[in-house]
Amino acid sequence: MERPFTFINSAMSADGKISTKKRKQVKISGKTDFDRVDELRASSDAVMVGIGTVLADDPSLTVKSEERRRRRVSEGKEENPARIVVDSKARIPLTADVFKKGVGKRIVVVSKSAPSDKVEALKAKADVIVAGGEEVDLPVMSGELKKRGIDRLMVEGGATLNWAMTRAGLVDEISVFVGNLIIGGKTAPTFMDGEGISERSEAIELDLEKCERMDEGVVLTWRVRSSGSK
Ligand SMILES: NC(=O)C1=CN([C@@H]2O[C@H](COP(=O)(O)OP(=O)(O)OC[C@H]3O[C@@H](n4cnc5c(N)ncnc54)[C@H](OP(=O)(O)O)[C@@H]3O)[C@@H](O)[C@H]2O)C=CC1
Ligand SMILES: Nc1nc(O)c(N)c(N[C@@H]2O[C@H](COP(=O)(O)O)[C@@H](O)[C@H]2O)n1
Repeated sequence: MERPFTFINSAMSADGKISTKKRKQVKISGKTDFDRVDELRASSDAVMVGIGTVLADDPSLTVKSEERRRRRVSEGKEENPARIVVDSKARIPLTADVFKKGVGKRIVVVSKSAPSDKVEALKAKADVIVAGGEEVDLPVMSGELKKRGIDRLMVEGGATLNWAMTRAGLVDEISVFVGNLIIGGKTAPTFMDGEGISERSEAIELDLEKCERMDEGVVLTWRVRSSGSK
């Protein structure tokens, strides 16, 4: 099935953590990197996060630069890319910032296990896609997003969704800012959590595309080898 070109962007500490053991948003990127992320958002059709990130950080996922929002409008687009939350059980609060802040489309992807009254309530705030029985079926979701005209999809975490999307062969590129701090803690989320692998032969292999110094850290851009075809 056709799917969008999909890339993950994240910021991690030198020891691979994307947050602390409190699992709340923590500033890892510097000013230049936040600006790079803003441009990535502005040049995407949609920005996606998992429900874990919404419950932890309550992000708005909007384009912060007015100039970039204007550029999108001049190109016939909405100010912000579509904001997508992957949320099997429809746990997202109706008061979440993704609904309150900025103009543009919102999509909540649920599974058949989501309570129908909450799904109905969500329909006043967002397009709702149902994909999968217990948890969201990510390949089905990707196909549905492509059908809705999403050609370029940015995934902004968190740890569980990053892994699940990559393991499912749905990710083409990964960029990660590695900041000059160590967070530690065995329960702090890493760039990729999920189940992980048992053998080296199961590893997801990458090709390094770019490595650039930025702020007090470095941005690494990787191409995912043999990801599922678009
Ligand atoms: N530094 C950075 O760049 C970033 C850091 N973060 C940090 O990451 C943390 C949040 O990450 P995490 O807790 O892992 O949450 P995620 O945002 O990765 O959301 C995970 C949830 O997505 C839902 N989901 C639905 N379908 C699937 C599927 N098929 N596969 C996997 N998950 C699915 C599940 O909940 P359900 O079963 O209910 O649907 C799952 O628990 C926070 O601490 C946040 O601050 C987040 C983003 C960026
Ligand atoms: N790129 C990046 N660098 C960091 O240091 C971060 N902490 C994050 N966090 C992500 O940004 C989201 C917040 O977005 P809004 O500012 O609310 O639009 C947050 O939820 C993480 O996804 N990213």
